[in-house]
Amino acid sequence: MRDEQFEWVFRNVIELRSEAAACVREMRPFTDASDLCAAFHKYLDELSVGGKLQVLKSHPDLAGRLAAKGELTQESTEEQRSAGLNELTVEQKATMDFNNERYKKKFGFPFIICARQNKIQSIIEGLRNRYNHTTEQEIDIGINEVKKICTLRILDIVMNS
Ligand SMILES: NC(=O)N[C@H]1NC(=O)NC1=O
Repeated sequence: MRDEQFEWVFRNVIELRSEAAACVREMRPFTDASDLCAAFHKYLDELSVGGKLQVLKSHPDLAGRLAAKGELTQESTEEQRSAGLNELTVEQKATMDFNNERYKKKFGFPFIICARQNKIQSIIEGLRNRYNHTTEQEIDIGINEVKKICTLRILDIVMNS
């Protein structure tokens, strides 16, 4: 791939962080998809704490305001749908709203979980339980979830091309 093509194709494998693809581009060549995923993971691992916070803050809430307005990225829309977050009961939606806000108020970034590997109940449980962690723990766990989301987005691109 040409440089611009690589950057375009992988621009959103980390939500709204197109500069990740520009940086990973420099690590070419890759032997296979798993090597490519490892390069994006390395990019995430090598970010400063401030950089990691920016990555976490780029993610939309699960079942949040952007979702309600239909303003999520296409990737996030599909991920949230796959977990059933577009079909919450009124009670589940209220639980999500309350816990998302409580989490953001404590940590200063949104609760992040790989929606495609979860269902409504495990997301709500995660939201409740992870609230008790320290900020350092949640930065680590959040970045680890971003890696899972990133891997699945890369595999979608590679499988469909
Ligand atoms: N908040 C949050 O976890 N958002 C992300 N999770 C996911 O699977 N896709 C997202 O946009």
